[in-house]
Amino acid sequence: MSLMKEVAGRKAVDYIESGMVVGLGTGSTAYYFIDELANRIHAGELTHIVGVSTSNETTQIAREKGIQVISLDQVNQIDVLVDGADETLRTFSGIKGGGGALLYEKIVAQNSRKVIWVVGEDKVVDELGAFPLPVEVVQFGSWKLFRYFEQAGMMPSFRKSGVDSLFITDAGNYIIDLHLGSIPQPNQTAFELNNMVGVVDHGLFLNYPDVIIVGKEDGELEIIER
Ligand SMILES: O=C(CO)[C@H](O)[C@H](O)COP(=O)(O)O
Repeated sequence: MSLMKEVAGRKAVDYIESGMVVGLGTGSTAYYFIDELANRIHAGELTHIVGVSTSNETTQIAREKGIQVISLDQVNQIDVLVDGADETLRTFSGIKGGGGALLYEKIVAQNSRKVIWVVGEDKVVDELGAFPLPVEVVQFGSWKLFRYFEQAGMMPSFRKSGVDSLFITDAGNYIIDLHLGSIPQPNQTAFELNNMVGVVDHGLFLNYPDVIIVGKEDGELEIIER
């Protein structure tokens, strides 16, 4: 359990109003948001809440807690999405996908009126890239992409699930993590990855959140808003 994740995740429920369509993020910080959302629904403080999930794991957690979850295609728009991040700049860009849900997370974010990231203070950085950049790739030809990344000095590794098997995303793809160390030009890196055949998407979320809720080790909060 991490207090900084918990205070950030629970605080985000203050942005939710009755009747909203709520995007449910993935990961341990988003978990606290989902837990608090369920608490307020059961206490009758929030009514007519519908959730749209960013992963199969989150769908299961939310439903177990009694939150109604429907598919993205059943809603016009999501009012507020609350999600975690692996690294974030104070300038509203970051890396996501440590939990392997980056593709659905990005699709849900693009369909959300307001995006809130909930993070512990250790996730706030001055430069992106210390956290390995996840790249979601189709299975066919993925070793060719791996070799390309290797030759380009991008230090790739296939995401594993257990000892022997490769991690497979909810969309049925592989993830190649790029151990770049630093990403001095995130826009350029994103542009190059976006243009590679076989790459489905990547974990660079540039200019995404409207609000970043940062939980501190001592339980205090910092809220960074545009
Ligand atoms: O992008 C994600 C999953 O794909 C998560 O939001 C990210 O990995 C942060 O997770 P946590 O809150 O557990 O640290």
